[in-house]
Amino acid sequence: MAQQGNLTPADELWMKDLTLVFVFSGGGDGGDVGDGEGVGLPRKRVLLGMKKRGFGSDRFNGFGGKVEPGETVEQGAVRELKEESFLDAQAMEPRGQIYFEFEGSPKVLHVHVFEATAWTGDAAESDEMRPEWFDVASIPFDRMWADDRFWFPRLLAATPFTGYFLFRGEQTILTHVLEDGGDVSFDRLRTTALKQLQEQ
Ligand SMILES: CNc1ncnc2c1ncn2[C@@H]1O[C@H](COP(=O)(O)OP(=O)(O)OP(=O)(O)O)[C@@H](O)[C@H]1O
Repeated sequence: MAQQGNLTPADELWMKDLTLVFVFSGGGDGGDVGDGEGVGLPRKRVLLGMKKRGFGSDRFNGFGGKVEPGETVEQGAVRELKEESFLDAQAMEPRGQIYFEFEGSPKVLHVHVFEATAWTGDAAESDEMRPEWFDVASIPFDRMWADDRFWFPRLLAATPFTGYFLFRGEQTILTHVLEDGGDVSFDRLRTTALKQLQEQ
């Protein structure tokens, strides 16, 4: 049996809502990208941001952060995209949900993943993020959170997903479960993942 480590009992966990927004473009001539030109076209390029400070710094990621009191998750997603990339989202589609638990911590990050399917503006550097377009065939997974390579294919295919990842520190995934469907129960995913860990 694998070492279970320092896990929090289920009834002591608490959740924090976060957003994570991705913007795609159809590519084309490789010139300026704007005004949601990629909507409805094959996803050729994705906008990622190099996080300059705070949690997850020195990694590429989508744009997002904590949902503030009084706003909906979707409003939080629109606001964070604007604050971090200067793009204005006109439409957001939910693509998935991911729960992150860190060994030794009762706080579970409940990340709501969106695609901005219509947007305007030009991405520009903010205090927090340096945006950069990547071809979807060369996403820099080795400079992203370790979980991203698991669920990114579903995001690219717009297949709804729900995931649970248990981290040891910020680099190591001890166990994870990823399922189709945008709203699978956290309790079920965690139970499955911890059982997997025991059987390892
Ligand atoms: C553990 N594996 C993970 N894999 C992929 N993405 C992850 C992640 N864990 C957190 N994220 C995302 O990282 C962003 C920063 O979150 P966080 O530091 O709370 O936000 P930010 O610094 O913007 O704070 P403010 O809300 O602006 O205060 C936020 O989009 C959140 O969804």
